[in-house]
Amino acid sequence: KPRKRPPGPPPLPLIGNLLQMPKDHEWKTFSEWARAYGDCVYFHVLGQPIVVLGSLVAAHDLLNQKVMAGELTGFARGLALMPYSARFQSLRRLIHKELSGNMLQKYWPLHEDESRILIDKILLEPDLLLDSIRHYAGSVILRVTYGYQTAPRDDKFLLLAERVMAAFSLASQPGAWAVDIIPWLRHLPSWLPGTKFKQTAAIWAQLNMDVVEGPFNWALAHQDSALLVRPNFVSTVLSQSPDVLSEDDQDLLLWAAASLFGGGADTTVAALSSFFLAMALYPEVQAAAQAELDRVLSPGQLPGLSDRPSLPYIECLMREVLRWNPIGPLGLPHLLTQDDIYKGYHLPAGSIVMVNVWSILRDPLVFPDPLEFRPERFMNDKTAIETVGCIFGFGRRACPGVHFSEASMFIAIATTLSQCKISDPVNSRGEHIGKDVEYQTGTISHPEKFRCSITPRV
Ligand code: HEM
Repeated sequence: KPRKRPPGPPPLPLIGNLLQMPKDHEWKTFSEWARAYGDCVYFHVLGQPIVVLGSLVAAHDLLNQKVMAGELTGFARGLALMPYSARFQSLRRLIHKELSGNMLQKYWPLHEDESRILIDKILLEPDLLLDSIRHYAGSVILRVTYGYQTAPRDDKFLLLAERVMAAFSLASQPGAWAVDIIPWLRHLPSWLPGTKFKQTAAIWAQLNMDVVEGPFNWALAHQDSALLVRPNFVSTVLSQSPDVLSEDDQDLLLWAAASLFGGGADTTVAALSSFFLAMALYPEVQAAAQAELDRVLSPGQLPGLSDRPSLPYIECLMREVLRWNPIGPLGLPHLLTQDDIYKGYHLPAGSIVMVNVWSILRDPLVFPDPLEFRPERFMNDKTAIETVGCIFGFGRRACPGVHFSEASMFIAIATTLSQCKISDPVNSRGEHIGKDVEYQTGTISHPEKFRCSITPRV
């Protein structure tokens, strides 16, 4: 019997759907295709099968492994883009042990401390908001991972990490598939269109080892000093391991640390940028959150993570930040390792599988008026709460940093709202931003550049 593929846009001979592939914000085109063809859309680009899942149920059912950006950029030794294997399991175990359950609490003082540094910086130089957020996200992850305290400005490891993250975001875009699928594209001259990805890969390869080894070597060099008494991932693993780590173990630890670093920095920046923009656009939400803080905290008191259970509105607000602008609109691509049948359709092994998280989080049946920023929608709504969890991925590959990351975002949001008033958002041309907010394309989607007024609360 011929095998039936899921429905999708009609392909041309040989090149398949190459010409229909969107150049940017591909989640919007994929949503249109889902409307036309259903929640499991199939197409191919030059023979590479691609499946986009448009519903939570389909996503839970099908996901297995991810690939691609790893192969292209040399990121494959880090966890996020590594195929499932024994090494993957060891890495994941190392990270999970440190970032889950009771272990998380030991980082609370660090989160609180860094969020206070964040608001001091923001209030001092509100025009440098984005820089301060980047500094916050990078500092938290460098401290947690390596015990490294960043310099207030132009920190060498932060600068390096930012360049790598920018290269990664570009290199893992769908356009980059072209290079994976047609390897000879790598040899084209750089002035030809489509080859920027080749360059991105080259930039990444150059930066790769610096960013992976730089902070790690720093941590190793300081392991006998006070560093070991401060909580951080590298020192915990070192203190539990035999005196001398084998080369393999050391490599594992190095990449576990680098994976945390990679996973944690840019995602937090995108989420917190969305938070500031939302607060500037929705003063009534900001006021409601501040009223809750004022009720729970004594005058002059800064919030701590132990206050989290008493601040349900802020909790909903944080979830709404993750929903309103899904910072990973298509999650990370996965690879189907064996043939599968779904709803009677055949999905061939080797298919790239993506989930349209963006459209799931705008489903009006779960989130009425999805374009509006409305934290109340999460109040006592189990379905909404479960659905927004898809922003952290699925199954055995789901984000191991989820609880850590929520603590970091929560305290940054609560501390900011307790101290600052945020208003008057303008774009990079100085024009007032309405509610039709624009977002950048890429694996991690940031709001377009904006500024806003940030003043101390009186
Ligand atoms: C708002 C913040 C964050 C979001 C939305 C997010 C989302 C994600 C997503 C969608 C994945 C891929 C899951 C999949 O393939 O299905 C992932 C993987 C990962 N994340 Fe996060 N993440 C965030 C913060 C963090 C933080 C703070 C850390 C580290 C402390 C982290 C560490 C990782 C790692 C190591 C992986 C790779 C896991 C694997 O492939 O097994 N993430 N994250």
